[in-house]
Amino acid sequence: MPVFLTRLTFPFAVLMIGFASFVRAPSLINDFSVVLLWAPYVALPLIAAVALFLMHYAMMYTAVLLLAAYWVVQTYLQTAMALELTFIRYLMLNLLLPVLLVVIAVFGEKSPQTLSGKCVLLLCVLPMLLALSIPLLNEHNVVAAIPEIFYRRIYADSWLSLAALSSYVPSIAFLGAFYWLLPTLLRGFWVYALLVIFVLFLFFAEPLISAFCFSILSFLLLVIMVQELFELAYVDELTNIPGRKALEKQMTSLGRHYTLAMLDVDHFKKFNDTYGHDVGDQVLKMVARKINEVTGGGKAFRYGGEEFTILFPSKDANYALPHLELVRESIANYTLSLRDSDRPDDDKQGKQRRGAKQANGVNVTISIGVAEKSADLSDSKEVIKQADKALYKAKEKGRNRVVKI
Ligand SMILES: Nc1nc2c(ncn2[C@@H]2O[C@H](COP(=O)(O)OP(=O)(O)OP(=O)(O)O)[C@@H](O)[C@H]2O)c(=O)[nH]1
Repeated sequence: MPVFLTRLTFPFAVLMIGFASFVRAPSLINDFSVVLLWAPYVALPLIAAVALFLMHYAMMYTAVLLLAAYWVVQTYLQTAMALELTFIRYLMLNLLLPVLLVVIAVFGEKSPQTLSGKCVLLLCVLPMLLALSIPLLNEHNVVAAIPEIFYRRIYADSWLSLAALSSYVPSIAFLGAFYWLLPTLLRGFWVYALLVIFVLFLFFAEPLISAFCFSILSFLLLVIMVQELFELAYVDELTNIPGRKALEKQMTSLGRHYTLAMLDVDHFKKFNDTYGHDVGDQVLKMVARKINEVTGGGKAFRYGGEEFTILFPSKDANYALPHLELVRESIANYTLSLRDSDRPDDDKQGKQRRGAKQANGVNVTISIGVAEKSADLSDSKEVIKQADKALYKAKEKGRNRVVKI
């Protein structure tokens, strides 16, 4: 299944379970009403603070915007919608929230210390500022000047204005395309957040629906933050497989029997010197992908630089050898196609030339050293040392081979 779909599976399941319980078990929702009402006020500032600390500004702005919107909903929109000022605030939120999520998606990576970051932050609290100042605007007849089209509803039982669709539809399409281009968890969240907010305002008369929807969104954002924290700590940024810290952590929890293989790309320095660091990075990504496909229950890690590790928990070296051979072969037989190295920076010209000339291909090989944990090796550091020794032998014997110590 494509990544852009698998990444949405968990949040989709949470939303479906949430909505099913809202529709099917309203008494359950009632029992938890206090928790639901307060959860966004607790979770969203916490997420904003941790995201600021992690310099994940887009997540911080998202949490601030949701918090501001929730405050407006709880402070001003719990009275009859027929009251004009209530309706104006409701309309204002519907028009603003989709656009503001798009602003965060586009400019959200800017630090709040920069001018554009300050502007984004100001825009995130704009719903609050406008909600507070609407009585003042009303005195100056601004509210009376709102065209009649904004009062036209989607259907009789809903207060959602038809005009609000002009904000929701393009914003959802934009955020969907943004996610499809690069499916990160936060980008997926923005799409879900808009859909949930749309449903919330469509069925706004349902009791507790706003507390429920904002609690679900806060929960999802919290899960995404935890996942991103995990990736930051344990996943190697270039290759997207677990890094050395994850290996060290894993090795502390292993039993007495396991096999460890150290893998190293052959002549990688020469490769880098010939093709450049960027092509070297492409090769490391390809090697990591192939290593990650290891069979036999092996777990792949990037040890550092051009060195990788595969761990076979509870397995001896003889069991691991054929699986490692398969990895070695799959890398040796793979031709990585390169973009023309003298390709101009300009993309249009580049495309024209690519049509005229075939892309180049490169091949690399890897050497593998294998060691298994035995009674005479006291700890994991010793096993790594042994695997390193075996790797050295594999290099000495001519590379592109697996050697067991
Ligand atoms: N492109 C790229 N190069 C890296 C990265 N990390 C380490 N390297 C390069 O990997 C090369 C490692 O070279 P060496 O350790 O000398 O070994 P080698 O050339 O692979 O030779 P053998 O191991 O003896 O086959 C160095 O040129 C490093 O700059 C990285 O993240 N990206």
